[in-house]
Parts: sequence; C-alpha cells; structure tokens
Amino acid sequence: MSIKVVDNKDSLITDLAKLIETTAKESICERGFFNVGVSGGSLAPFLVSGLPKIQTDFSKWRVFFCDERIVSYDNTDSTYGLYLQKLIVPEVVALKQEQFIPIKLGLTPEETAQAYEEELRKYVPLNNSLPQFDLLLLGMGPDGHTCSLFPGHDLLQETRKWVAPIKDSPKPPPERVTLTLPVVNNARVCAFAVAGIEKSDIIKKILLDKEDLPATRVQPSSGKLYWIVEKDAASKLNM
Ligand SMILES: O=C1O[C@H](COP(=O)(O)O)[C@@H](O)[C@H](O)[C@H]1O
Repeated sequence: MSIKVVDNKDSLITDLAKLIETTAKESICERGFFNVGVSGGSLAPFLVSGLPKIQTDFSKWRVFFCDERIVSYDNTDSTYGLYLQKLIVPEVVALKQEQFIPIKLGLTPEETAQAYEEELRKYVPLNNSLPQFDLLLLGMGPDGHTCSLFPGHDLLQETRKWVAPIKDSPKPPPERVTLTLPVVNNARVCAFAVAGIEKSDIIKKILLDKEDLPATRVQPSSGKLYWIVEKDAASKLNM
C-alpha cells in the first residue's frame, strides 16, 4: 500500500490525475482498453478538475460506477447525472456519453444490480472468475464507508454477487447499488483520494489503527492500493 500525503486539494488533484494517466497508459498499452470505475461524493469534483489535465487516448476508456444511487439521472443525487453535467462535455474532456455505463432506471434495486452485473459481464474481463477493473477510484465517507458499503452492514459479507442492491443506506438516498468487496479487491489498482479535516479521525482509524471498517477492507488481492490524502485529512497520522 502506498500512502501519499499532499499539501492541499490542488496537489491531490494533480497526484490523482498522474496516477490515472499512468494506469490508463499501462492498461491501453497492455490490453488496448482502460476499464475504470468512478465514485461520487467528494471524489467527483477531483475528477472533474483532474481528468482534463491528463494525456490519454480517451477513446479507449470505458467508465463504470463503483456505486450509484437509484434515482433519475436528473436528480442531484445521481452520480452519473453529475458527471453528465460537469464532465461529459466536449470542452471539458474527450469522453463520450456512450463510454459511460450507467445503471438502468425503472427497475427494482435487485433488478438494477442484476442488470449492472450483466453490463460487467459484457465489458470487463474476468480474473479468478470475477470482473477485473483496471482502476477503481474510491472515496471514503466520515464513517469509513466506501462505494455503498457501510460499517456493520450485511453487504460486507457478500461473496456471491458482483453488484449488490442496498435499500437501507444510512446515507441518503436509501436505494443504491454497489460493487461488492470481492470485485473491488480483484481490481488491478484501487485508489482512494480523501481531503478535509472532517475525515481526519476516520483516516487515523483506517490507516493507523487498522480498525475493521469498509475502507480498511479494500485490500486488492493481487493489485495495488494507493491512498492520496490531503494534509488536513492526514493530520492525525503523525506522518
Ligand atoms: O454516498 C457516497 O459516499 C462515498 C463517500 O462520499 P464522500 O462525499 O464522503 O467522499 C462515495 O465514495 C460514494 O460514491 C457515494 O455514493
């Protein structure tokens, strides 16, 4: 695991962008495509600012969602809706809408998860019978959740599903789908980007005390794990 503490949000964005650029380059050179999973929440503005800075062949990218809230795309809670508005705009980045794989709407949470799993089956190569993403870009909430995997929730025990529904998310909105831990931990690279003093306690619990929280359980089995942490968020790490 690599932990890098950076001075401010701008440096975090620069470092994250560099990591994405390198990982995309390797994936495209080795396999001809780049399958990346993005998160919502505070990570989204980092990507909106960082992706336009990177040198890559965007036509080789396919963009998935590490988790998504089951709401219409024009709802302010929709992560896809947010990227649609702020990132998938020709003046911002050369990524086209059809390169994004959003959840299907109008289904039950179970059907939504099932349908997303079918999309993974179509596009993401398997390794050890599980889809293997080239890169998962992860956020972490102040309670230690990542994707829509919340502390103490039954979904942390899921071993069969690739994408799971959740109907009782403690953070609204309640209905969501999420990649499960076996899929997250099968990725070639997982990267967290975390900023803000309000995350300093939980960063300590995860990176120093190694408390058993969802974000602590992100331990790619054969891949790499990066944490890029802004200095206020890292202030209780004594680094
Ligand atoms: O609800 C969610 O929360 C996490 C963390 O969000 P943050 O705003 O505290 O960074 C996010 O990674 C996830 O995609 C989102 O659905």
